[in-house]
Amino acid sequence: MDSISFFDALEQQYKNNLPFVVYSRPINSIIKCWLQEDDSVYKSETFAESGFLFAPFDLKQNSILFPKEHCLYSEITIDNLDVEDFESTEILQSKKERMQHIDLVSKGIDSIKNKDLQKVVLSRCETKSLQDTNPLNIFKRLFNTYANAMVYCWYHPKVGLWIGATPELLLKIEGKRLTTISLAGTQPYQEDKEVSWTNKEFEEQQIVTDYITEQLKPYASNINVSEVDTVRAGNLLHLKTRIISVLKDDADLKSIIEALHPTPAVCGFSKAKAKDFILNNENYSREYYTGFLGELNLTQSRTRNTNRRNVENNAYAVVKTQSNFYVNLRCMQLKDSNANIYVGGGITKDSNPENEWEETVNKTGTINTVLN
Ligand SMILES: C=C(O[C@H]1C=CC=C(C(=O)O)[C@@H]1O)C(=O)O
Repeated sequence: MDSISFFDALEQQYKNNLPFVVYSRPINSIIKCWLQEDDSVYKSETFAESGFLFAPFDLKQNSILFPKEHCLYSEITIDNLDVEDFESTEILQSKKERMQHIDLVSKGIDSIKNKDLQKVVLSRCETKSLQDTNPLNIFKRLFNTYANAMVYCWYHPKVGLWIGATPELLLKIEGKRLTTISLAGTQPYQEDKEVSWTNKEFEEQQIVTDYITEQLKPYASNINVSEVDTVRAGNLLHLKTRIISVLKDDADLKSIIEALHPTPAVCGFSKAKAKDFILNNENYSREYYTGFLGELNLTQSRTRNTNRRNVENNAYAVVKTQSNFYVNLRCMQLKDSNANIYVGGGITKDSNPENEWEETVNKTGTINTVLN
């Protein structure tokens, strides 16, 4: 299939008000799509199904599934997509929103100082009115701009339309191998500038790494934690640690998801207290922002020997089950020709409210670069 017919099918699906997802994983020129054949809202409760999952921040809300058996799947391989020229327009920051966020962060810092919490991730929603409201054009621009991100456009007529370019893997399971990352700490990327991090950022990222390794222990062995690295995500830099482990035989996906999600990269520590703080103090509902999305229990068959004449060896084809979930960050929801852009940051005892506001402004830049 070529890219024109691939995107024509998506345009048609959108026109017909039918659910779809189109996405590309990082460092990957494969773009995949799932077109659901009807507009039912299928939910995943056990995470034992197979298909494409779209899960909220608060798992008490619905995790939406595009079930494999109700979808048409296709993919293309391409490095760059044709899309009309455009110029992004700046978002004008409102004083009121700035003050609101600064107040929220100050409240978070107070709570940390009162020893209720060690870290809390606080966020807000910025609205921009759009001229070009075609979600597939926005997706194409994201794909062309962010090779290092998982870029996606997800639509369900009864749920909403979400678009994003996330740098954060929640987990990847291939057979028994589980890979995850700890990502936190942010600064703007500046060419030719030597990167240095403060203790505040090292601490907020270490909290994520410690939490993940601790939470994995009941389900995985041989937990291998890499050195901390600086990674670039568009106009930003983050601290990242890679964590690889081997799943125990009785580990099930639902328990692993509930153990990890939401990590302190998007919620805080302790998890229960941070989540309470967020649900009681943020001035809006996160819905699917800081939730996760991706492929759920897909089987992949790989032959050990690619020589087709070697029939005997082909009998030993390895069938592996794969899941890949990305945290829904640097994302927006498209509603009535407005982009609702979601941005947040990790707060610790050393946070400065003004800097935290600036960080959220910088984070809007990821998605705003492709909006006009
Ligand atoms: C919560 C967000 O980012 C998380 C991921 C990387 C760095 C973060 C930080 O520095 O605060 C956040 O933990 C967001 O982009 O909205």
